[in-house]
Order: sequence, then structure tokens, then C-alpha cells
Amino acid sequence: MTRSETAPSIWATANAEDCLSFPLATAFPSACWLWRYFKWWYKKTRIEKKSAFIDLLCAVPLQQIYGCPLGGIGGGTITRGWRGEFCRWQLNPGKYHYETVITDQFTVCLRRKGQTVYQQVLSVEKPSALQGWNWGYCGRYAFYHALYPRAWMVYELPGQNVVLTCRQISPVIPHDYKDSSLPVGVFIWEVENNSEEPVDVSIMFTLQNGTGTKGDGSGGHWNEPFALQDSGERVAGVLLHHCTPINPFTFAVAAREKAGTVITHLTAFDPVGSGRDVWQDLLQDGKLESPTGKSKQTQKGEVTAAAVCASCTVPARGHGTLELALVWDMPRVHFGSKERLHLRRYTRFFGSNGDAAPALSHYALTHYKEWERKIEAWQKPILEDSQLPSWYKSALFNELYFMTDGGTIWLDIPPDCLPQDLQGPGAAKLSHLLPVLHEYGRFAYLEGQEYRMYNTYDVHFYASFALVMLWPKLQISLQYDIAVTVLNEDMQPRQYLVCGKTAQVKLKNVVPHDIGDPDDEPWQRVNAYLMHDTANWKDLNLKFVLQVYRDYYLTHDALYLQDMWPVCQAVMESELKFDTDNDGLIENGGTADQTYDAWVVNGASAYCGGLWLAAVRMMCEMAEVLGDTETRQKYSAILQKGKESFERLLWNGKYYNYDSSGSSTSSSIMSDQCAGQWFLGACGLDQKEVEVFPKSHIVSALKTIFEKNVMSFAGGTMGAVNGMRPDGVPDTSSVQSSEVWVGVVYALAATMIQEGLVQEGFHTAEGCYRTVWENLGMAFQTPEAYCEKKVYRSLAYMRPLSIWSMQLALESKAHRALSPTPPQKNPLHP
Ligand SMILES: C[C@H](CCC(=O)O)[C@H]1CC[C@H]2[C@@H]3[C@H](O)C[C@@H]4C[C@H](O[C@@H]5O[C@H](CO)[C@@H](O)[C@H](O)[C@H]5O)CC[C@]4(C)[C@H]3CC[C@]12C
Repeated sequence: MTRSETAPSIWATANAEDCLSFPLATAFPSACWLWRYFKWWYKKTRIEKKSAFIDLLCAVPLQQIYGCPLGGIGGGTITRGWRGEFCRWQLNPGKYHYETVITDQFTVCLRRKGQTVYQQVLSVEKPSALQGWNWGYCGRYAFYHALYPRAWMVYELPGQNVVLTCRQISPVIPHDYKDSSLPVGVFIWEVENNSEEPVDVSIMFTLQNGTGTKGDGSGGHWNEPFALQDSGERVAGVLLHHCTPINPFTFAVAAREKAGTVITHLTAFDPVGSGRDVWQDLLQDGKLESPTGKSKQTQKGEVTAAAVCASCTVPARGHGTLELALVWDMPRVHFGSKERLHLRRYTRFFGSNGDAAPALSHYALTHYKEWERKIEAWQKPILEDSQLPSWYKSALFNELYFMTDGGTIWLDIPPDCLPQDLQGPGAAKLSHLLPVLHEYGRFAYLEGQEYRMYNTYDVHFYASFALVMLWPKLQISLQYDIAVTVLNEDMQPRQYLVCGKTAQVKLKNVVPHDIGDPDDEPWQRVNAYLMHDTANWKDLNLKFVLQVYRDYYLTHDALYLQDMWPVCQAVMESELKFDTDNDGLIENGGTADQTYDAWVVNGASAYCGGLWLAAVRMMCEMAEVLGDTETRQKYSAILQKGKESFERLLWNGKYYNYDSSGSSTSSSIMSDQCAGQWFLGACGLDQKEVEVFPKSHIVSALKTIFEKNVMSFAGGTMGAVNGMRPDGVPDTSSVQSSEVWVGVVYALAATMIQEGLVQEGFHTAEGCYRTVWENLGMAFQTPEAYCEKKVYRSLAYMRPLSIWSMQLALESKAHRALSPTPPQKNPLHP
């Protein structure tokens, strides 16, 4: 199959064998750390029989096969490959299973003058299973395009003068909090008959009862046909009940019946056998037998599948449409601990009894046109902007796949059920917590498919732009959840793996690293990350304050600001303790005590010091809005002192030094040194009258980064390396200083755009996009990091969602150009 180069689409060339996942050997010289990790890993995986939240001994193998995932937000996802396969499954929240289920296919049957003339599985595979089917479609006649949340597959049927286009649509719609939560995807097949005679066209959708795991053969699964008529619209298909003890679910394969369209089915067939029965059934008359009644329950060791077929006649030189859908209804979920039952968001609209698959199918097939209209209205202005390069349009929308395919869960919190973690003292202090959670639910996504922690906060800081710009209520809800955990503590002691010291899991008045592991009980037990004790991290608290103000600026939600204000004060009080010499600037502690968790930083630092000053500035701003004069005065004084210290300790005439420790790498050029300015700019707090960092210094630092970290690295074609020595050689003092972090690069590009270095910003970001989506073939699995020489780390990662901050920067610039208004005007609410 060919992936068309017509932008925006995706294209991959690299061989998986050329690429190395993060080699464990890079963890040396810390043999003690390795030993502690191994002991912990052994206990977790071999004794407790659970999986490790980061499994360094068992990385996910790179497969350059992925395309656009199916499904809305937080109801589970099924990713299809660009060859059309169903290959990545996340139905149990936050847990991935990477397996192509060969039974899951679309097959086309063409009939002319009452004779079947062509019947073909639309797959290039030639598997050993289902030998009775006609496999091996010639990939040269197929084309794939993806622009999330939609994808298009075009099949030119050889020798038939017929072209099929399958439009795959998932309900991922900005500012929509209902349809966006639905666990559905539709496949709209457009048939173009370019021949001089009519043709009968059938599209058969086959699906295995299960996701390709051992559970498919555990017995007790069964299928049944269904039809649902409502408001004059009828859909029909087969339900596949997957009856596991934990998180049972029902698939529906469905099609829309309308004048001229016939829907037929086969309730059950054996996907492990030759498949001849189903093949012959279709071949005979382009329809399936359509038996009534339920199938038998499967026996242990037996697997079952079903088929649904939609058929119509397309006139000579005419056009026809067949509409199919896939639905998965897993309304009630347990996380790995199995302690509590949770309801998914969509149960609010479709019930939680596990019988919603017919209604969901009906809804999807009768609403997809509206979804398409809304998606088009959202994407069109960006796609039609001739100033923007094609690669950017592809990157902006396609990186959004992680919003659903980040192990995402969106829970409903009904008014009559209060989760235990909301019954503590923290929750009581937040007056609008419950109204927000009841109205918009609870949202969590993984740090990465390989780093299984929900809402990793130092990383979400970057990704949060996508959430606040597209689903602001989910960002507000997430922030409320973080605020609750700030006010709570977990006194359980545990040993941290990197330093070996024992300390409690969570301190009061500090922001947690993450909200928990989906294989445990997230929200109830936070801080799944046990590499470092993050109570000492310097960035987490600041990132909370920065997001609170940014969210307020973009949403104008005054109740949110009021609720968050005491929490901001509490975390800033904790943070003030890190200003050990009382110079108005915090100091790092000589460990890797921030998001670069393997890059040691000591004393004042450009990254954390810059975030600190930005947060102090925002404290002044919030105090002003809330009329808290005392606090404003307190933080204004700190800001004055801190600004002076920052410039004195770190400014070297060209850029801000990495840190002030005077070590051999203190003068390294960090690509992320302007992170504080990035947030200030996003909130309109970068104007001359209110600037924290002198404009000339920021511009000079960004130009230096562009010259050194971008243009002197890999010929300027791979984005910005995290750390560069002033002589143009990457800083190899730590594993992470010589990496490129895709999400950091997109944030850097946004900062450049904010500061008027627009060409530089696009050039910088383009390097990452082309490296990941084109050269490394990592479409729909953008990693956290890669090195110059084809080493990558942590596939399918949260941080690259920061690309949406580039979009915010562009919108702000356009808004300012149109109306040079006073500072602090918000582009989302002009
Ligand atoms: C302990 C080693 C250092 C030994 C020494 O200096 O003597 C560490 C060297 C490399 C580390 C691993 C590597 O950095 C990748 C993983 C990072 C992961 O943390 C998440 O990743 C984000 C950064 O990419 C971070 O922002 C986020 O907050 C984290 O959740 C933790 C596991 C790593 C495998 C890490 C483990 C320690 C090293 C081996």
C-alpha cells in the first residue's frame, strides 16, 4: 500500500532494525541503581505478577505500521495501521496490547449481471490463517492519508474500473464534551463506478470477538444479530459479547440501512479455520446468510468472529455510499488493583448496563455527518492558510492522536457517588471541585504508552496547551484533581530507585509527579513514579502556578482562579524553601531534580530559575486580579530581587548558562532555557512594561539556540538538541543532555514565534516532524526523545502535544497584527 505524499499525509522510510530503543547500558555507571531497579522489577513482575510502570527490560518493539486510531476520548482506542490492519488495542484503560488481529478486515465483492466478478480482502497480507480468503491485495493500488481524527483509504480495484474510498471518522471534536467521549468509529465507503455498466458492490466487515489476546480463547464469548430502528433510521449488525471476568465489553459491527442498501450478516464463524464458509457465502450472491438467533457460547480454547455486509447497486458512471461502524461498549471499568468500579464518561448519555452498543451504533451512523462538518469547520481555516507549511498542518492535527491514544480515560462522576479520594480534607477546600467533576468528569492520559503513569505533571505542562485550547473544561478538571492531591499526603514510606533513600510517597503542599498507575488505583494512590523522590523537584510546583494563570487567561474562569489561589500560595510557600540563600531565586539541589530527570543541575539554573520567575510574576498578576494586596507586594519584592539574581548569576552576554555551579558543563546551552518566557508570552505577560526577562536577552538566547542547538546539530535537520556546548558539540554529560525531546522542540518553536523569530521556529520544529514522521517512520507513536544516530526513547509520548502552543502563538500574533490592542488580550476570547 502506498501512503500518498500529498500533504498532509504521512510517509515512512526507516527500517525498524536501524533504530535502537533506549539501551539499558546508557544507565551505567550507576550499577547500584540498576541493581535496585532489577530487584524492584523482579518483585513486581515475577512475584506480584503485575507489569512494571516503566519496563526497561522489555521495551515495546518498534513497528513502523501505525495510522490513525479509532474512538473518541477516554472510552478506549483501537489503532489501525496505514495498511488498514487493526493492530493496537487499548480497551482496558491505560493498558496496551500490540497485536494485529488478522480476522479484522474489510472485503469487497463486485457483481455484474448477477455474477460475482471480483472478491478481495482489502489487505496486502497473505496470512497462514483464513486460507480460504483471497488475500494479497496489491499495495500499489491503495493509498492512505491521515489527518487526525480522520483517515482516508483509497483502493483502485485493478481491472474493475471501480474506486473505493473509505473515510474513517472518530468523534474527536473540540469543545464537545458528549460525542467526543464515544467509543466508536465509522467507515464511510464511497464507491465510484467508472465503468459503463452497473455494479453490485458489497463491503463485508469481519471482526474477531476479542482483541487478539489469550482472553479471546478463554470461553464464554458469544455473538448475536441486532437491528435498531429509531426516528425513521435503521441500523443492523452483530453484537460480539466478550465476557471476561474483569472489564467485559461488547463490540458492535453495524451498518446503516437505507433505500437501496441491504445489510446482511453471519453471526459467527471460526476465524482459526480456513474461513471458506463465510467466503463462499459472500461469493454466491454478494450477501451473507443472515441467520437469526444467538450463537453458542465459545468453549475454552475456541475463538469466534462475526461478519456484517452492506450492499448496494451503483449505476454505470455512478456513485454509491455504504456506511459501517465499529463500537465497543465497556461502560464499567476496573483499574489494575480491581478495588473500585468506575464509569466511563459516555455512560452518562448511553447508560452503564453494557447494552448500549446498538444505540451507540445508531447514534454514530446518524451523527457522523455532523461530526465531519464540525471537524471541517475547525480544521479548515488552518488547512487553507497558505502561509502555513503542509508539514505543520499534518503535525498539528496528527500529533493530537495522543489525546485519545495516550491510554486515555474519561470517567463520569455521578452526583450520588463520591470517589474515596474526594472525601479527604483536600477536596473540602475546593468549593467548585464537585460541580466541575460532576459536570465534566475526570480525565487522565498516560505520560507515554511505555511510561505508564497518568497525568505526569512535569510533562503535562508542555502538552496542556492542546487540552486547554481544545477541551478547556478537561484541563480545568485535571487541575482540580491535581489541587486535591496537593492538599493531601501519603505517608507510606518507600525506597526511591535512583538514590536508594527511603521517604514518604507524597508530601502535603507539593504537586505530585503523576496521578497514579492504571495498573494500580490512580487518583487514590498517586506518584507511581519511584525513580526519584519528586517532593524535591523544583519544577512541579511552578508548573502548577503557571498553568493556573495560563488557564485563567485563556478561559476567564474566575471561580477556578479563586479555588486555585490558596493552592498556588501553598505550593509557592513550599517552593520558597528552595531559595536557600534568600536571593529571590530558587536553587537546584545538585541532583536531576526536575523534568530532565537524568540531567543533574546545581545552584541557580536557567530552566528552573526561569520557571520560578515566571511563576512569581504570575502570582503578582493573580493577586492583583483577586485584590490580594499583601500577597502581591510579597511576590513583587521577590520578583525584583530574583530578576536581578537571575541576570547576575546566569546571563553570559549571549544566553543564560545551564546553571551557576561553575561545573565544566555549567555554560551549556539548554534548548529549554526560555521555558518561563514561553508561558509568559502565551499569557500576554511579555510586553515591555511588564517583562520579566529583558527582551534583548531572550532574543539573543533564542538566536544562540538556533545557531548552536539546531543548526549545528545534524545539519539543522533534526530539531534542537537539549544541551549544546558553546563550541558546537552536544553536551554528553548526561543521557538526556544529548537527546532531542520532540515536545520541548515544539515548545521552543512556539517561543521563537512569540518573539518574532518565525522562520527559525518553523525550521526548528520541522526537523522533529520530518525525523519522526518521515525518516524514523514513527507515525502515530511520536517518541519522547531521539539521538542523532537513530536511538530513540519512549514511543507514543505525551509531551509532543505541545505543538498546539505553536498554534496559540500564531493565533496571538495574527490577533495582534489585526488589532494592536493593549497587552494581555486573549486570542481565544478577543
Ligand atoms: C540512574 C541513571 C543515572 C545513573 C548515573 O548518573 O550514575 C539514569 C540515567 C538515564 C535514566 C533513565 C532515562 O532518563 C530514561 C527514563 C526517564 C524516566 O522518567 C520519565 O521521563 C521523563 C524524561 O524523559 C521525565 O520528564 C518524567 O517526569 C519521567 O516520568 C524514568 C526512567 C528512565 C529510564 C531513567 C531512569 C534513570 C536513568 C537510568
